[in-house]
Amino acid sequence: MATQGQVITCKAAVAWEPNKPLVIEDVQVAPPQAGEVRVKILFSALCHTDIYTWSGQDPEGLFPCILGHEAAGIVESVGEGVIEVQPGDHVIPCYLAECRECKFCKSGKTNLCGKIREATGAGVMFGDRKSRFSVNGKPIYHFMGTSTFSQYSVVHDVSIAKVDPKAPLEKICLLGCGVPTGLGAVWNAAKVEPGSVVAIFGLGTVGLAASEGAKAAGASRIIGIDIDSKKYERAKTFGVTEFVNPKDYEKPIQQVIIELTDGGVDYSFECIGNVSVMRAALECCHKGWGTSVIVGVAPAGKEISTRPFQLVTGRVWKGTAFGGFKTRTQVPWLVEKYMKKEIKVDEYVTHSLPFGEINNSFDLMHEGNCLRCVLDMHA
Ligand SMILES: NC(=O)c1ccc[n+]([C@@H]2O[C@H](COP(=O)([O-])OP(=O)(O)OC[C@H]3O[C@@H](n4cnc5c(N)ncnc54)[C@H](O)[C@@H]3O)[C@@H](O)[C@H]2O)c1
Ligand SMILES: N[C@@H](CCC(=O)N[C@@H](CSCO)C(=O)NCC(=O)O)C(=O)O
Ligand SMILES: [Zn+2]
Ligand SMILES: [Zn+2]
Repeated sequence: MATQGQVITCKAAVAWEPNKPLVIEDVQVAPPQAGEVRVKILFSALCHTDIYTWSGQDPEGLFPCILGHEAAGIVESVGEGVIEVQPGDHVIPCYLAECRECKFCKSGKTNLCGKIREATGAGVMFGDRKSRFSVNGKPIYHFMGTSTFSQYSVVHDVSIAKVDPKAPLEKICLLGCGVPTGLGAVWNAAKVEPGSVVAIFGLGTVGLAASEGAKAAGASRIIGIDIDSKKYERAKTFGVTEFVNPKDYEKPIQQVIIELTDGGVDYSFECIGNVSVMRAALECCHKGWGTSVIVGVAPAGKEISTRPFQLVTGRVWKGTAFGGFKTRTQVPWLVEKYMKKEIKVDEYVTHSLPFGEINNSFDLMHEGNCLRCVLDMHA
């Protein structure tokens, strides 16, 4: 039955309140309006940022909402004026837009796009500032402009990356967030050079992707730091050459790293979201040139600090969103790199579950051996 132009009723996991199990509801998904695309979401993974917002720590968190931002699917229908995708196209919905027209997009200096960010932060669509989701007439907020924990979602056309239809959607859904973030932190934000000494704090998906990126960039030493020593074995296969557990030392971890590296590392990456670790990551950088990149997302109200002298003496502190990749342009390129086996993706999928078990996947994400759990949205 043709669904174009019709309201679709499908299953979605609604977060009615912070910290309460998601509820699988029959959700009404309105047709896409001008500049919008309705996507049949086939596979969606969980990212720690979903858990962060669900737990109530995100200052932008709105409830009730439909979470999810690491997914892949097929275009079901498009709104007026949408020319770059059509029904049947395989796509990755992206939480960062790329309109190619705004001040940000034209700057050549950032992958952040200004066009729809305010609307996505407010949980609504840009065109009419309304939601396309409802349950029995009650509007449900969008999340990050993606809301992929729904069998159908409506996304802005500037946030849709059209990808190679031969690529397996159950794997490339990961290219919607965690893996590009780690790779891009190294390649785009830090621009790690061959021979560099690198420290990576946190060996989850983002930290492992940063390690993979650092190895590809020719780093000579990749020091992984994690409070769970079991992470080292797997991390070796992503390029980590040495491991340090802060719990094994009395002294501050930055001191340990400085001693291990004759004065500090060339580049460090915080892939946890802990502001004390962010400080350590900066302070373990080499005087004169060391650069530290913040990747982890810290809870509302947390702030970073260090002695300004750390920066006066040449260390650089910066951060990155989605690893600096431009979404519509570069996500298809990352998919091609995966198809050519130039980057890993399968290796990050440690668990798979049917959509109905989404609450179990939230629990799994807290288990040490889980990197990404991919939900089959129509199983
Ligand atoms: N900036 C972005 O664009 C972006 C994109 C995706 C994810 N993120 C954020 O990146 C962070 C990492 O994501 P992930 O999926 O890899 O998370 P994860 O939870 O899988 O990995 C974090 C790792 O840090 C370790 N850890 C925790 N506390 C530690 C400490 N004090 N010292 C050392 N290690 C510690 C954990 O054992 C774990 O291995 C999250 O905050 C997530 O929200 C940011
Ligand atoms: N809403 C949060 C910000 C969260 C945040 O920093 N998000 C990252 C992506 S995390 C993906 O897993 C990001 O890219 N931010 C850029 C943006 O949102 O425009 C808060 O307010 O603290
Ligand atoms: Zn994410
Ligand atoms: Zn833009």
